[in-house]
Amino acid sequence: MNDNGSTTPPLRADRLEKSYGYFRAVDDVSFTIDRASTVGLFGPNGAGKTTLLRMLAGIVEPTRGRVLLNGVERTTDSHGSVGVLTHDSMLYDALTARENLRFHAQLHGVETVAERCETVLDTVGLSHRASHRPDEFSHGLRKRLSLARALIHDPDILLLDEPYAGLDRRSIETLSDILNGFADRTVVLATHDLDRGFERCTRALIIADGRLEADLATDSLSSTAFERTYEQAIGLTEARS
Ligand SMILES: Nc1ncnc2c1ncn2[C@@H]1O[C@H](COP(=O)(O)OP(=O)(O)OP(=O)(O)O)[C@@H](O)[C@H]1O
Repeated sequence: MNDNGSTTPPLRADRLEKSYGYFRAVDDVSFTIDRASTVGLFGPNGAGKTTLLRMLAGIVEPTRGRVLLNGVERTTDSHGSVGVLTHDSMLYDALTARENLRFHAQLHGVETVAERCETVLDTVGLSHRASHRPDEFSHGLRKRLSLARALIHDPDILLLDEPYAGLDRRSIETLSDILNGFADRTVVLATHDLDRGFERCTRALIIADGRLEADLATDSLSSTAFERTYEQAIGLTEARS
């Protein structure tokens, strides 16, 4: 049940398609995601995970189909309570880390901007670099700042593209703590890291060639069974035999 007492799912993909010319990067993908779930998007390179996540995030406009947030169709102008971590970090190199967060906090109508920014900087372990600009940051530090940006308005839905890539062990632990705090909300993460993804997710969507090949509840599976299902879904098992 949602905060407003309704059972409307927070996130729904309805027959989503994204074509580039004649090529379908995402092909007729539908799913519904409930509250209190962490869903993994798994698939090989070029499967369509990023494109799908970017449509959910409202960054890429679907060629067909729609995304519903709490039952309402989203557009590329929708802000809502969604936090997004993507490859392009959406950070301004002319601003310091703190200024970036303040800008995004204001954009999202956060009430206590200064306080919230310091809290989130602390959460991602960047307080000591707050007055530095992101173009002075390493890849991992930029990613931490992007994560802080995604969290700034304490969203109900978190969409993360390859959240583990490029993070050191400590940052991965921090991310894990952050995601624990989202257990009662909705998280969708695209990852190549089958082990971490399996451990974290309650459900797995396996994508290959733009199509949804499998939709599994992971808590009833062993990691070995999950890997086997994954390989079958992306056609690896057949290729090997
Ligand atoms: N702007 C674009 N123009 C043309 N083709 C695109 C564009 N963006 C993505 N594609 C193609 O769509 C397909 C899916 O790409 P996408 O980045 O969604 O895959 P992915 O599953 O995230 O891959 P990876 O695991 O390598 O990040 C790929 O074949 C890619 O080349």
